[in-house]
Amino acid sequence: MAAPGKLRGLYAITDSALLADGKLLPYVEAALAGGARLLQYRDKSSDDARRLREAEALRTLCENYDATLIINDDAELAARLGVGLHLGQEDGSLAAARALLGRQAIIGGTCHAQLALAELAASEGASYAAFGRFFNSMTKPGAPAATLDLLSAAKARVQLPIVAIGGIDLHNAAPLIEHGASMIAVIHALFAADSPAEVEQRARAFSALFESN
Ligand SMILES: Cc1ncc(COP(=O)(O)OP(=O)(O)O)c(N)n1
Ligand SMILES: Cc1nc(C(=O)O)sc1CCOP(=O)(O)O
Ligand SMILES: [Mg+2]
Repeated sequence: MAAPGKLRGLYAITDSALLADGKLLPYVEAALAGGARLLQYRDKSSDDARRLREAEALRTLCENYDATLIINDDAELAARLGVGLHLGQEDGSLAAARALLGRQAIIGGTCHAQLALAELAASEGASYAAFGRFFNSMTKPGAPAATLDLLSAAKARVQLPIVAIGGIDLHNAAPLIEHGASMIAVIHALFAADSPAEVEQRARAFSALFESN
């Protein structure tokens, strides 16, 4: 099981378009320097060699900052690297992933806006439940919408740390934490930046929201 404290704070997620042209490693390092606790490698391409290379480099960066690497969608890659995994509803079984990756791995599940999915995820061995999208998302505009009330209900009913995702930025994040999110997962408002310094500044500001809540 994940150590307490690992599953609280900023959860940075990579984006192949925003982090093209050599930006992946410097921008991710800036997010980690700014306090991101989890980093998800989200790359939808089928270039397995590049995906392995990039994921290995991200694992090293995460180790340097005592953060946790999570692979999106790909249980085999997560097993090969000995890191965590995030699975959506169409991405395979959480229970099978738990059996493959072992007790210590952080494994998250997408629960959209449905408490029942989070209860199922908990029963299948997930480490966290992700709800979203909370706001209009540049990255995934079609995702089903979730509300603050859902977060409060999840906090009361679901025995897992809660991740909030979808259109989160520095202006709208605080209420999500106040309503029970222990992590906020961010792509665009973190990585659509002009420089690593800007990413680090944003990551620090997101991380600071957890100190006052
Ligand atoms: C933390 C977190 N929450 C939700 C998702 C979305 O997962 P999924 O529904 O499988 O969609 P894709 O990201 O695979 O397009 C996520 N990746 N991370
Ligand atoms: C990958 C993803 N999943 C979502 C869901 O609701 O399940 S929203 C989303 C995109 C998150 O990126 P941004 O911070 O740019 O909105
Ligand atoms: Mg998925």
